[in-house]
Amino acid sequence: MKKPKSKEFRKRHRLQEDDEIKLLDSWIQSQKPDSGSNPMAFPPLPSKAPIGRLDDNTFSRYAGVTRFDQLPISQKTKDGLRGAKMVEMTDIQRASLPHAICGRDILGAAKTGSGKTLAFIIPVLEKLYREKWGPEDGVGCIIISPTRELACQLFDVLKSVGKYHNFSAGLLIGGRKDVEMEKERVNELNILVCTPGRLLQHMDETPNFDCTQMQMLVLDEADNILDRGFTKTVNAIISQLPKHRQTMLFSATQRKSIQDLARLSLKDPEYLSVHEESVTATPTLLRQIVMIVPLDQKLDMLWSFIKTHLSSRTLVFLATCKQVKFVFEAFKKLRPGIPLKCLHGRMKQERRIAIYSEFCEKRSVLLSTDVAARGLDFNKAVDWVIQVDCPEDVASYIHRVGRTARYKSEGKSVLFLMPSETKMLEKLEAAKIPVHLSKPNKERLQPVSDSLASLLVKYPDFQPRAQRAFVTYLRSIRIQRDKEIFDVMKLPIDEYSTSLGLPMTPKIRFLNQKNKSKALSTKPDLAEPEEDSDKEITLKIPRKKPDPSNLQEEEAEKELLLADSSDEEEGKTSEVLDAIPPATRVPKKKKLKINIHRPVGTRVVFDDEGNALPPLARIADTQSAKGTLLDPEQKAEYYRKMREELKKVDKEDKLVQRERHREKRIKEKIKWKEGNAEEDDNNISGSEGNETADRRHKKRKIYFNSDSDDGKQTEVTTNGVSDSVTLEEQEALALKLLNSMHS
Ligand SMILES: Nc1ncnc2c1ncn2[C@@H]1O[C@H](COP(=O)(O)OP(=O)(O)OP(=O)(O)O)[C@@H](O)[C@H]1O
Repeated sequence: MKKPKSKEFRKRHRLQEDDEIKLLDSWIQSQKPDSGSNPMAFPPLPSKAPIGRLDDNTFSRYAGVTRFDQLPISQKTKDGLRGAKMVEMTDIQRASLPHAICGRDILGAAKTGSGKTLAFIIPVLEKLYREKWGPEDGVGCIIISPTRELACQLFDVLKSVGKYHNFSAGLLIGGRKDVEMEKERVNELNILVCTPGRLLQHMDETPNFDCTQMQMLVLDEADNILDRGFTKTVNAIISQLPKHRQTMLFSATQRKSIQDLARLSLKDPEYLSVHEESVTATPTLLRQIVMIVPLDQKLDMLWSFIKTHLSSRTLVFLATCKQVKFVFEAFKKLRPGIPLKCLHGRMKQERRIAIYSEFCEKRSVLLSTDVAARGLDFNKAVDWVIQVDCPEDVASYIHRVGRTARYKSEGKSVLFLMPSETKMLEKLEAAKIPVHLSKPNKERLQPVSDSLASLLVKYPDFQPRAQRAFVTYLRSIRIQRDKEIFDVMKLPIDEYSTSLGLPMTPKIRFLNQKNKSKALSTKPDLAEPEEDSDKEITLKIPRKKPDPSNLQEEEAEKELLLADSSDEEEGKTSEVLDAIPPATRVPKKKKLKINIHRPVGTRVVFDDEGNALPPLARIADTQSAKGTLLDPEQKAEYYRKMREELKKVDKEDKLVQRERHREKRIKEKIKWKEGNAEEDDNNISGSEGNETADRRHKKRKIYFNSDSDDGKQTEVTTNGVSDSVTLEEQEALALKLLNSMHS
């Protein structure tokens, strides 16, 4: 048992701390532009270069400062770092720590595995230490991570480096059942490490949740957090945080979006991109291979790879949860000879954390969706990263491969590209990512499709899983944003279905529709012009935005709803239902069907006898109304006219709408003025009324309108209605008021 410290000891200790804080504060003061002194043997900060890269000069000034113990930080943090065996700083730590400790806003960018975590954990601890933050001060810093696993990892680093400090810290992530307990304690925590959804949940639901004193906000994987999946949640969070704070954003693929900066109210931030001039955007010790693999051979390749790398720790990325589940279950049954694990956003939280820890500890193959793509360190022990499905963009590629070759360790990655996705190679090259194109060794290929087919026969309840994997993969391709790379129509659908062991290709509604429209467009003579126009409009309908971070969005929502989705079969999409062969399909409740044979938004025009005219008849009148088919030129002319007409109609509609709005506004104004006048009359009539009238006058604020040069003031009432009053009128008004007050 630890011996309790004496009162004398504690007092001495406190005094020492006070002295230390004074010294640290004076260093920070000395970094201000007009200060001459530098009380510590530490180089002054470089002159500010917001949104610019660090120049060589900057680094040479820091040449002598390479170790954590040379930094102006507290002894407690230094001890914590020493305990965690952190001695030398990495580039991003050297570049950003001095600025961050001084309280500046930071946009930090550095390669994956280069130590960005410490670049924000240390300033968090130091800020609260210098402010002498205690339990009664409540939430002082908030660190937000896009995924739960990453939040756990950040929390571990915080605990290890900050173990000599006295701050309380909490991990707030979705999927945990103890939310009520969290609600009771959250106000006592000084540092919150959280996912956006859970933080917002506390902001919304926890009584007295107070972060008005918060000093520092950190977004790890900032580009991801500020991305579409979290937009609403993040905006809602930001709106509840104090404006006066230090904000730090870190990512390996940092953006310099002005919009982001404005959203987060960053003040003159330091953009510290330490590897911007580097020859490669990925770690130097990472060897990256690309193989061209047809869709129907991907599982064969993956199986062969696993079988031939039984002593490696391998992380495998697949596009969807259903694929991960299917491949995991199927391969497990086929016994590859190495433990298999799977990780995806639909698993229970405890299981997710357990899998993550197990994979850190033991050699195995982890099949995962993009939940494991960002930030996770896995004890720097991943040997191979295999991307079975192409990442949605270059940033996603960088983060996925970044799970290996971390901090001075080596790593290898393989990307399977389908022949239709080779455009990705150009994009990788343009982003300074050096990849080696390698041909699959056909002799070592171990086909697995036949074994999968036997499995599906042996375990019939396994078939829907394969079907779901099939459908969700195609769907994931369909909703990808980059159409140069991803084209669902180029995929060998039947072959892919067979490769999953399915006896027949599931029917997919969206593919059928696309095929149909393709057939129509390739047979112009058979296609009715009206159907053509329908098709044109259908294709233009904006789709739901592709959502690569779908999982994360789901997570944010899940965290909000507290619905711990149970990993199982609910939530089938309509395409999934389509995929199940008609015989096994559960009949759906019949829906009221409305047949619409014209494009939505087209106006129906009637002729003199009251018959509806086809659109063609209205524009190309006689010839087409009589059913004559149009040649291509006429057709183009027809479309042009149709578009013009639609534009005209649209304009007219808008005008009418605007007029209606105006009338409504005028009516409301008149009503309001009438009501006000009545109130004034009533108020002025009695003695009580006089008081109210006085109060009303007092409530009015008077602003000087700097734009007006005639010396007039603009009076703006709290109701927002303004009128002009001259100086004389105001003096008279003031006199009147004074008189009435005296009498
Ligand atoms: N100064 C250091 N000395 C020794 N090890 C370090 C140091 N800084 C970081 N590390 C180790 O390097 C590994 C990667 O660090 P970290 O997870 O912070 O990288 P990152 O830049 O945040 O990566 P990502 O972009 O993937 O999130 C970790 O295992 C961490 O413990």
